[in-house]
Amino acid sequence: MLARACHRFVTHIRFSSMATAKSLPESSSGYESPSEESGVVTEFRKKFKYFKARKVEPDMSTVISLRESDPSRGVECSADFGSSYAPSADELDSVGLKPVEEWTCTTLKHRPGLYVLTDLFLASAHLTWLKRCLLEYAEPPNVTNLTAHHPDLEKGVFQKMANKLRWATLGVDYDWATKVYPEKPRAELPKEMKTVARIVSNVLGLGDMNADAVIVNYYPGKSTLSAHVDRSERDLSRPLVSLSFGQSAVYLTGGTDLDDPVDALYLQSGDVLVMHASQRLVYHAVPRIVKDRKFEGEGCSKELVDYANNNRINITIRQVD
Ligand SMILES: O=C(O)CCC(=O)C(=O)O
Ligand SMILES: [Fe+2]
Repeated sequence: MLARACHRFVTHIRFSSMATAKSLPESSSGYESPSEESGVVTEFRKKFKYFKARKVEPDMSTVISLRESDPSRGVECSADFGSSYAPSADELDSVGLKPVEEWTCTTLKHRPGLYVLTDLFLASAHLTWLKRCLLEYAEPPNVTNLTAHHPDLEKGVFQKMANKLRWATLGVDYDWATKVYPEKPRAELPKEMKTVARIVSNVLGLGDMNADAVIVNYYPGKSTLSAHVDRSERDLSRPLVSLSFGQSAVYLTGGTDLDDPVDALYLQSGDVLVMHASQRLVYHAVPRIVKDRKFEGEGCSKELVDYANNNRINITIRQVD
């Protein structure tokens, strides 16, 4: 009975298979799941509720900072990478990445396959990526949570409906209703996304990556992302490369079962989290956005800087086939 119920809670229910994009609540994050109401108290659910709570502030010292080694928790920060791959300075610069000599990678001993490359982007690149997410990636013909509800919304999603934006899909557009990626991409991914994924995967020694799908998640200050596993990609041997920009987040990573131990990680603007091998198919979630980053905009509109100072944006780069 418990196993059945758990299965219901965990089944990567982005939406029931009968749902159409139009019937989804407009402001919903794609991953929000009716399973939240299932009532089954799992280890993951307990941690999620703990960090989501607003009435009683969670103890943030239990969140792994990722900025320094902590042998007692199996946390190791190192500048030693598994490869001799050397991207050119021009290539790194074209996507706003720091020189590889300045990269630091944090791993957890008990999670082989999970990497967090901390503070990987040049200071000037954070707002550039945020700007792309808002002014380019959320624009038609890309699909967002607003597309089905506002078929007449032409250009200007950010200008007209920034506070309602929750997700955008690019490349092979993920179908939240069927949980299946179509066979053919609607469009090529923007070059900068393919380049970042290829560089990161190669430098970590995980092989080449030909990214073809992206989900951009937009998080206003009080929003969350429910527990889920990204298992719809057809080639699960490739890593999932996840970029964070804007405000910080508490990120939960568990196991393949919702009762497995869960770690809380602190993700900040410019961090790149990589899920590979045994960590590719674990439950993960974002129970809390932490507003602790202040951007000053040079050459950016006030609206964009305000957005960066109040929201988090995550870009998960995937290879479906
Ligand atoms: O926002 C994040 O850090 C995680 C996003 C995520 O898990 C996803 O898009 O599948
Ligand atoms: Fe995910």
